[in-house]
Amino acid sequence: MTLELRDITWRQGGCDILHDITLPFARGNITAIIGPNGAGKSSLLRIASGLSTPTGGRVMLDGRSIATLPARKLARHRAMLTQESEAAGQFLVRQMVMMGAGMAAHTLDIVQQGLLADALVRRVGLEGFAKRQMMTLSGGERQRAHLARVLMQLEVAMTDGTLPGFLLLDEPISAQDPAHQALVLQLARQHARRGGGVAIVLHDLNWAAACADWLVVVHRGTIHAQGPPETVLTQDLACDIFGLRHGCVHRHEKTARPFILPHDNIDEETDRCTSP
Ligand SMILES: Nc1ncnc2c1ncn2[C@@H]1O[C@H](COP(=O)(O)OP(=O)(O)OP(=O)(O)O)[C@@H](O)[C@H]1O
Repeated sequence: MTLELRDITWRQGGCDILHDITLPFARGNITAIIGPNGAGKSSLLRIASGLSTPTGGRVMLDGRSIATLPARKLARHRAMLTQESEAAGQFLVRQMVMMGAGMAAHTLDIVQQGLLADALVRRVGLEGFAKRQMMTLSGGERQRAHLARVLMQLEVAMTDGTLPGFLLLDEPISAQDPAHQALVLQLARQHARRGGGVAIVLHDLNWAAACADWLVVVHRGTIHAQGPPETVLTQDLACDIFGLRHGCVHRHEKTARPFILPHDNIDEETDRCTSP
């Protein structure tokens, strides 16, 4: 029961943006994808979701190529939160969330959809915002409204007994304060506990190590390392791949998960104006 990238390459503008990517996402797990700017994380997620078509290789959903699935059927089994979700400013939050239901084939009537949308608006911490126009929300509120829309897409499919699908989240906490970062990751964990799969692109290495069952490092278009966070997030990785020359990897005293305290001196003259 997986969503799996098999031997993926993706070529654009004469360059291999992704190459040699074989990666299964398991149901019940959170896979966190980390890597420097431009490494290929979003491209990988877009290919996993079917939003981009690979140049080589296949994406398989429970053993079947997603290229053979009709859009509304595929939408029952995977939903993606992109970084650049449109503002759709004139819509109310509730309308925006209900649009998620329109993506996937389902049997709910409009009243049932409304009840589900209201519940999701509350789950993402937007109680009281249902009748606000999207354009009036703050960046973090808007990001969570889009998260509710994406959750709605999978929830409507689950109402007829379909297994929870794959939730693909591209930097879903980039606009969130610390408490809402935790909320978003808790929602991801809840989805995994119910049996869904989660793949999540994160820049925050500490949240990635804290939330992931499986950590994948993408570097220069390919998978540099993968495994449990304890084995992947090392001092060498922090230095060699992320350029944190003076960062220090510690272990959380309760969870034993690794975390990094970056100690680079920002007053220091640097020759690192670009990604390492
Ligand atoms: N359609 C495209 N045409 C040409 N190049 C592209 C295209 N899409 C992405 N790229 C390039 O592919 C590389 C990987 O992009 P991608 O968005 O996947 O990186 P990322 O790891 O998600 O980066 P970031 O952390 O900055 O969001 C980048 O160098 C980007 O400029």
